[in-house]
Amino acid sequence: MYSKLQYISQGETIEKQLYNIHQALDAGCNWLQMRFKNQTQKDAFTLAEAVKPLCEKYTANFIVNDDLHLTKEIDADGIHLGLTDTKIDEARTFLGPSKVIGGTANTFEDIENHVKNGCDYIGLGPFRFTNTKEKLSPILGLSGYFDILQKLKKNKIEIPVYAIGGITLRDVNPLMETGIHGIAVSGIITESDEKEKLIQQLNEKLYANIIV
Ligand SMILES: Cc1ncc(COP(=O)(O)OP(=O)(O)O)c(N)n1
Ligand SMILES: Cc1nc(C(=O)O)sc1CCOP(=O)(O)O
Ligand SMILES: [Mg+2]
Repeated sequence: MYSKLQYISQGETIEKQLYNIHQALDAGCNWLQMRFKNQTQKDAFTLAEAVKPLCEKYTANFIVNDDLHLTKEIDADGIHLGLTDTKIDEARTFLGPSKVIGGTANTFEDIENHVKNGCDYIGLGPFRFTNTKEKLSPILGLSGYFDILQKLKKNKIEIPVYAIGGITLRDVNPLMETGIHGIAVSGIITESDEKEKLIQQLNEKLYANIIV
């Protein structure tokens, strides 16, 4: 089963990305989505080539945002695709059954479609406004998650759902109570001066009800 915490990388240069990724891995993140927007293919490849062995060293899962060809070329563990990116079923055909494919959703119907098309996990958001992403879908808030997760249960649709968008430590408990599997975060980890402590606190809350 996937970790309950996914870190989505930030940084406008290869150096800043690498620094942020290294810090997050060092502080205990074991699932990374490399999100390097509006870059040349060459720079994205250069970054991915450096991130892959780093993730191997930290035994972290490494998925790529948006770029299907880069995912295959670099042999990453998978990809995250949005509602206007490559379709999930096309990505599945291209990448094969062993790669992890995540899909963005904002509604119950988005999730239904993703499941039909062979998606492995859902990034459901935004929870609240965030500056990290432009052109946000309608904000869901806690009630949005509650309604969608109830509908999934009623329709016996089982897929790990990750909340995303402006999430802070204090949001984790109420979000987990809606039935989500975990969270995907960017800003709180990138900006934290105490990353190890924060990640530990996030994981304590995310895994609080798991009996080992
Ligand atoms: C886990 C997760 N959920 C949602 C997104 C957003 O994907 P997308 O809508 O394609 O937006 P960009 O991230 O590509 O700007 C995500 N990346 N990860
Ligand atoms: C990449 C992304 N996708 C979103 C969506 O709603 O689909 S919100 C978002 C940004 C997540 O970063 P932060 O934790 O800094 O808000
Ligand atoms: Mg995308």
